[in-house]
Amino acid sequence: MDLVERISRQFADNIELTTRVMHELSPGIAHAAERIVACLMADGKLLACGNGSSATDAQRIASLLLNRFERERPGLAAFALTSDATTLAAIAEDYDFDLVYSKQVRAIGQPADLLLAVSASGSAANVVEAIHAAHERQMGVIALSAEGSLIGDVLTSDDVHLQIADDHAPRVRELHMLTLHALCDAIDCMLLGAD
Ligand SMILES: O=C(CO)[C@@H](O)[C@H](O)[C@H](O)[C@H](O)COP(=O)(O)O
Repeated sequence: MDLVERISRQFADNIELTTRVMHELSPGIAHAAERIVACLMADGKLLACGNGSSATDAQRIASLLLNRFERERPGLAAFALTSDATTLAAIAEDYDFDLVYSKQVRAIGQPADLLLAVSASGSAANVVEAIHAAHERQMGVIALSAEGSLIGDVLTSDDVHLQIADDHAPRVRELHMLTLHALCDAIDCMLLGAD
């Protein structure tokens, strides 16, 4: 296979996975959007976390909600727990890297809030700890994960699990980004009406 064929296969794999998961994922994304809008309308906030590319996802949805997605609207209360290097380094140094998100959730999480937990492997220890902390604070959780995810084991029936039925990390990450964009579009549709 030459390089162009190899690259084309990546696009084809993405199309195959997107087509395969869109019907099973869309109702869960709609439910997650309803939960986020209900949270925001009740003066709650969305706290988002993840590592590496999943930290980028957490920061991206926080930014799209707090600033804007495609349409003008007031900023929404969303915050990424991944952005404060001083706090992350202090918690990792003084305690453990597994606690970098859970310590923040315990400090600022309220029962009206939601945690958005992102992990392409579905097994990030600090994300699992953040989910435990959110439950302690009586917060709901929306989790983005993948096939074989350990995160599913720590979620409750009140949480929303958006699990990509695949374990190839690059494709899972692409589907996570699409899921977040679909979430933002659904949230804006609920707040502003269909455009
Ligand atoms: O993006 C890549 C590799 O493609 C890495 O930076 C990756 O994001 C890191 O290994 C993360 O720690 C993965 O975390 P997770 O999403 O699997 O929980």
